[in-house]
Amino acid sequence: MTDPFGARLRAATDARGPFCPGIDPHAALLHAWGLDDTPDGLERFARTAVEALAPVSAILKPQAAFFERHGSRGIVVLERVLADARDAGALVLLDVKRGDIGSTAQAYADAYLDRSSPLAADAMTVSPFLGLGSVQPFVDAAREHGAGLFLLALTSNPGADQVQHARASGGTVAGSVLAGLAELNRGQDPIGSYGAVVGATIGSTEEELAINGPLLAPGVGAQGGTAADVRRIFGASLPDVLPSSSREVLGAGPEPARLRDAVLRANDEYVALLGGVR
Ligand SMILES: O=c1ccn([C@@H]2O[C@H](COP(=O)(O)O)[C@@H](O)[C@H]2O)c(=O)[nH]1
Repeated sequence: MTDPFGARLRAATDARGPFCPGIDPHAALLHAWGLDDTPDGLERFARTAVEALAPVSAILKPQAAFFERHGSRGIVVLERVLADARDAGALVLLDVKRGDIGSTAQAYADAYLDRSSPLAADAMTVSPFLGLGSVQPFVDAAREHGAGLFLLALTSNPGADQVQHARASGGTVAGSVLAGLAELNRGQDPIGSYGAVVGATIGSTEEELAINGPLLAPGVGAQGGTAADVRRIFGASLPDVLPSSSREVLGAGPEPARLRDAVLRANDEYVALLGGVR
């Protein structure tokens, strides 16, 4: 029986630090690494990134879109990323932002959370904007397979507030997502398996971020978020935050040692930040 994702994540971040490097093989990064924007280039890029980053990271976040754009051969590379990262001791959060009606959500959950699937990850990102009830198949699958979910709540993109700050039945849309997560994580120790995505670029928020679950904070680096922003936004919830950056880290490649150093530096920085909170 696999331990719940929350427990596995806490053990991994205690051992390696909270920083979550993203694997986003942009065409521009492939070129910067001297590779072609082809499935072969993608494979070389992904293998180099996983070999360098997985042994020093608690959790990696491949972005599915950059693999899908290469068609079926890109999906094969993604399957390999998932397997190799896990073999190297890292958890994998697949950033796919899925969400749909119940029967289709079930198929997505089977694809990304069922351990017998070739695309199974330890956790996945989910869009709750079809209604919180629409995520139930993901919740059930995560519970069955010891996996985790990260629901979009306060995303890092400009204009996210149009939807996420909208008010419905008293609170905001983001607030109701966060409240739903807090309910799912209630009583879980050391931390629940149901996380939220809260961008490092959001400025400030009055929403309750203490959901007893992990808080993925993308937007560090290329999108302008900094460690100081992470400290200001998350405050007392800092111990549950996974600061995440893709382009900034990958820009250190293709030298494996430089990629590794970028992650080790980021982990040192966030562990130091945590010193003031824990
Ligand atoms: O609110 C969100 C949710 C997800 N992302 C994803 O994170 C990475 C960010 O990449 P950078 O190169 O560090 O900007 C990317 O995969 C996004 O899809 C996000 O940025 N914001």
